[in-house]
Amino acid sequence: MKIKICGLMTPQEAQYVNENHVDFAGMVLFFPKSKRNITLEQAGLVLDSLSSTVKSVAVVVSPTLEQIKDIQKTGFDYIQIHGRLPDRIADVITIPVLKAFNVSDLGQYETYHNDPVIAGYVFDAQEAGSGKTFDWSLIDQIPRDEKLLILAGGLCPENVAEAVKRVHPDGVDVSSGVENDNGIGKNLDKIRAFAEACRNVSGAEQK
Ligand SMILES: O=C(O)c1ccccc1NCC(=O)[C@H](O)[C@H](O)COP(=O)(O)O
Repeated sequence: MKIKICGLMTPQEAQYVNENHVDFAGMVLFFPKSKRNITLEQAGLVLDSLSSTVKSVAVVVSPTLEQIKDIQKTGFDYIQIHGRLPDRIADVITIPVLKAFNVSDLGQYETYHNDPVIAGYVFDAQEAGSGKTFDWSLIDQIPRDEKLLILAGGLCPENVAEAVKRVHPDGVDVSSGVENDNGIGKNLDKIRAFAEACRNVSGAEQK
C-alpha cells in the first residue's frame, strides 16, 4: 500500500514524512486559492529536505506547459494534475503524471486510460483538499488497469482502514486528516497514526 501525504509546505513537514517512510509527498503549486499553495522557491526547500526514498509530487490544477516545465526544472519526481491536461503535454512532459479526478469528472477516466504519459489516477472528493469523503462505491464502476489507483478525499487515521477494505486501492492520499486541529500545518502524530493504520490494514489484507 503506497502512502501519499499531500500539501507539504515546510522542510519540517518533509522531516515528518521522512520519519514515517511514506512513498509520496505532494506540494500544491500555482493555485493561490489553496491554503497550502507554495511557491517554487519554497517547494525547492522542501525538496532539499525530503529523503530520496520519498517521491515528490507537484500538485496542480489545469497547468500551462510553462508551469510544467518549471516544475520539472525544480526537480519533482511526479506531477499530479487536477482539471485539464494542456494540449501538447506530450511535447514537454518528462516525469510521470498522476491524473486526479474530482467525482463529477470520473467519467473522463476512459480518456486517460490509454495515455502513455499517465502513470496513475487519484480519485478525490469534489473539492480537492477539503477533507470530505465521497461515495466510494463510484470507484466500483472504474475498470482497473495496470496504473496506480490512489484513493483520496477525507481520509484520516480513523477511516483509512475501512476505505482500503472497501476500495482496495494501490495507494491512499491524505492532507486535511493529518493536519493540526487548527487546520494549519501537518501534525507528526497524525501522520504516524495514518501510516500505521495503512500498514496494519495492508498487512491484514495480504494474509
Ligand atoms: O490540497 C489542496 O488544497 C489542493 C488544491 C488544489 C488541488 C489539489 C489539492 N490537493 C490535492 C490532494 O492530493 C489532496 O491530498 C487530496 O485532495 C485529499 O485532500 P483531503 O481531503 O484534505 O485529505
